[in-house]
Amino acid sequence: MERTEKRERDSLSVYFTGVRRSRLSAIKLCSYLESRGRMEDLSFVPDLPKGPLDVYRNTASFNWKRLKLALEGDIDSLKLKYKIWRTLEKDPLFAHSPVSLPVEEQKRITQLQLKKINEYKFIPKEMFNASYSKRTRTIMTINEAVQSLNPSVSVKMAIGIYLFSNALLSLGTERHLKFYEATIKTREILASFALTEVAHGSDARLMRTTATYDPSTKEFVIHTPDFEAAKCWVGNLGRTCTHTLLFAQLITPDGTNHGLHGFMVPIRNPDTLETYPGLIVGDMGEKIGVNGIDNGFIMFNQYRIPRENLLNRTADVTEDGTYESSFSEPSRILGAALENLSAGRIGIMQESCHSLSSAVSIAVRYAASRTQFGDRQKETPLIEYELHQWRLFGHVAAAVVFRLYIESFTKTYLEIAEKSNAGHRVDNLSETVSEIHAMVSCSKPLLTWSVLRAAQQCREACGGHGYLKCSNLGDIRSNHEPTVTYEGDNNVLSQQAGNWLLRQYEAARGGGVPDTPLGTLAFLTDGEGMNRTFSCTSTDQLKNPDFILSTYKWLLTWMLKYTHEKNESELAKGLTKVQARNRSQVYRWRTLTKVYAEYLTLMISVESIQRKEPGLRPVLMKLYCLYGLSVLDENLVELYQGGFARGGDCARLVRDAVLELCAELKGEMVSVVDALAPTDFVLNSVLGSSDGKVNLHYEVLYQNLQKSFFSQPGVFERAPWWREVVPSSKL
Ligand SMILES: Cc1cc2nc3c(=O)[nH]c(=O)nc-3n(C[C@H](O)[C@H](O)[C@H](O)COP(=O)(O)OP(=O)(O)OC[C@H]3O[C@@H](n4cnc5c(N)ncnc54)[C@H](O)[C@@H]3O)c2cc1C
Repeated sequence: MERTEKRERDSLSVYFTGVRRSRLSAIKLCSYLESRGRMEDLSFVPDLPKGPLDVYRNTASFNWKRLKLALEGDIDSLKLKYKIWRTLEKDPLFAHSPVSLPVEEQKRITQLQLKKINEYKFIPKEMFNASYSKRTRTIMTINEAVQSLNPSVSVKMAIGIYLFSNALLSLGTERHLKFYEATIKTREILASFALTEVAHGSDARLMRTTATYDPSTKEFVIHTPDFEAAKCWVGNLGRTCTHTLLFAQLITPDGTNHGLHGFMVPIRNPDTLETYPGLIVGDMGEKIGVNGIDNGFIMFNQYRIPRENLLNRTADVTEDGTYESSFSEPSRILGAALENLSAGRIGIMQESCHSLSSAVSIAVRYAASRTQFGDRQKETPLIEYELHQWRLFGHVAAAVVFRLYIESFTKTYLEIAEKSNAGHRVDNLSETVSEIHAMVSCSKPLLTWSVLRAAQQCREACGGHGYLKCSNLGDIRSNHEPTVTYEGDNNVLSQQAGNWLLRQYEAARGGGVPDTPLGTLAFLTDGEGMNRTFSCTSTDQLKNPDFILSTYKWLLTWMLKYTHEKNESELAKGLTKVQARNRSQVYRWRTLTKVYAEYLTLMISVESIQRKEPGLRPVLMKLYCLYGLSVLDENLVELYQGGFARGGDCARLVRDAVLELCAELKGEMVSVVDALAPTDFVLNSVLGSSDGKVNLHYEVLYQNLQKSFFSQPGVFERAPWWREVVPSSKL
C-alpha cells in the first residue's frame, strides 16, 4: 500500500518536472488523477467541441468538469441528469420546434412528454425503498433535468406527481397510501393542487369553497357558492388531471367551520378524461409562458366525496360527524407543515438556478464570440468591454453562489424533514420549522426576482439576435416569470419572513436569546452586529469573505433596528399590528427580508466553497466576492444612512472592487458557464451552443444563426396571404 502511494507520489513529481505550476498544470493534474482513479471519472460529461470559444477556454485556471461536479454536489445526481438528457435527445417526441406551437398543441405535447418520461422510469426501483432524503433528492434531480429542457413538463410533473404524493404522505394517513402508490409508482393518478380562488389568492383564510360533512351518507359535500369562490389557476386541471388536492373550509353537521383542510377529490375518469357530473371545469386559455400547462378553473355543485378522502393526519371527522384534532403528536404535525410549506418552494429555487445557468451561459458564450467595433481585421469581442462584463458577470457569479447555497440548504432541509417524518427527535423542532420557513420565504423571492432580472439582462446583452425565439432567452424569461407569483406571491412571502425576523430581534434586544437553531441570526447576541464602521483603504480588503459577511451582519442588524423602530412608532400612534406592519413595508420590512436572504446566500455558500477541492477554491472565491460586493453595492444607501460608511471611500472601493473582479474573471467566465450549462440540445440556443459558432470569423461565419434563419418554415415563400394585401385592380 505504502509502496503504491510512493509510486504515485514519484510519478506525480515526474509529471511536474519541467511543467510550470501554472493554470495548465492544474487542469492536467485533474485529468491525471481522474485517469488514476483518484478522482471521480467524469468521462460521461462529453468534451466540448473545438471552436472560437477556445480562446477564452484556454485562459481558465480550473477544470470545468470538476467545477460542474462541485456545483452539482454529488456525482450520482450529475450522472442521472446526463442520462436523462441523452435519452430524451434521442427521442423525437422531445425534438425542439423552431416555431411557437398553438397553445393546445403545446399542452398535448407536454402531456405526451410526461407520459414518456414516466415510461422511461428514471427513478431506479430501489429508490422507492431508499431513505426519504435520498428519494426526494433523486426526484428533485429529475425535476431539474427536465426543467432545463421543458419547464412546462417539470411543472406538470412537480404538481401532478411530487407535490401531491408528498402531501398524501405528510397530510394523509395509511388509508391514503394506495393513492400514493398510484401517483408515484404506477402513475395512474395525475393530480393538481387547488387552493387559489377567483377572489382570494394570497389571503387563503377567506376562501369560500366548503366541504360539509353529511353523516347520513358518510360523505363530504363540496360546494362552490358562486364564481368568486371558483378555484382557478390550478395547474393540470384544465385538461388532464384525474384528481385534485382541494383546500376547502371543513364544516361539521353542527354548522361549525373548522377552517381550511385538504381533501383528495376525483375530477376525471382516468380512462376517458371526462369530468365527473357535478363539476364545471375549464381551461384558462393562453398565458404569457408555460403554455404546456393546462391551468384551469373549477366549480363544485354539491359534489360528494367519501369521508376517507379527507387528509386526516392532523384532524379527522368521525362517522357520526364529530371533529377530532390529533394534535397529540405535535412533532409529526409540524414536520408535515414543514414539508408542505417548503419543499415546493425549494423546488422552485432549484429550477430558478437552472434557468439562470442557461441564460448566463447563452449570454457569455455569445459575448465571447460576438465582435463589435475595433479594427476591421481584428474586431473586439463583447466580453472585452468593461460595461459588458459588469452587465453579465455579476449574474454568472449569482448563478454559482445560488447553486452552492441551494444545494447545501436542500441537504439540511431534507435531513430535518426525514428525521421528523420518521418520528425521530429533532431538537427545537418547532423553532427549526419557523426558521426554515423564514429562510425559504425570503430566499424564494430573492432568487426568483434575481433570475428574472438576469434573464432580461442576458436577452439585452445578446442584442437583436437575443430577441429571436431561437436564442431561447425569451422562453427562459417568460417561463420563469410566474415563479415570482405562484407558491406564494414574493411580496406576501417576504412579509412572513419579516414577522419571524422582528420576533428574533425583539428577543435579542430584550437581553434574551433569539430562536435560531440553524444559527442564521446567532450574530445578534454575539455583539458582531453594529460595532463597526467602514475603515478599508484598498480594494483587496473588500475582496474578502470576512469583510463581506461582517458588513452584512452590520447591515442586517441595522435594518432590523430601522424596521423595528418604524413598526413601533406606528403602533404607538394607535394602529393595529396589521396596520403598523403595512405602514412599515416600503424601504424597511421589504429591504430587511432581501438583505436577510442575501446574507443567507453568502453565509451558506462560503461554507460550501471551503469544502470544495483546492483547485476550484480560487475561482469560486472570486465569484463569491463578485456576487457579495455586487449586492452590497445595491445596499450602499443603507450603509451610509445607518452610519457604517462616511465620505466617498466605501462606495468608491466597493465599485472599484466589482470592476477589478470582473476584469480578473474575464479569462475564467467561458469555462464557468461551461460548468453551469446543460448540453447543447437542452440549452437549445442558436447563440449559446458550446461550439461558439455564432460568430466564426472565417469561412463559417454565423453558421448556427444562418442554419436557423434558413430553416424557418416557409422562410423563402411568398406570404400565403399576398392576394389579400396587393391592390385588387392589379389582380
Ligand atoms: C402560472 C401560474 C400557475 C399557478 N398554479 C397554481 C396552482 O396550481 N394552484 C393554485 O392553487 N394556484 C396557482 N396559482 C395561483 C397563485 O398561487 C396565486 O396567483 C398567488 O398565490 C397570488 O394570488 P393572487 O393571484 O390572488 O394575487 P393577490 O393575492 O390578489 O395579489 C395581487 C398583488 O397584490 C399584492 N398584495 C397582496 N396582499 C398584499 C399585502 N397585504 N400587502 C401588500 N401587497 C399585497 C401582491 O404582492 C400581488 O402583487 C398559479 C398562478 C400562476 C400565475
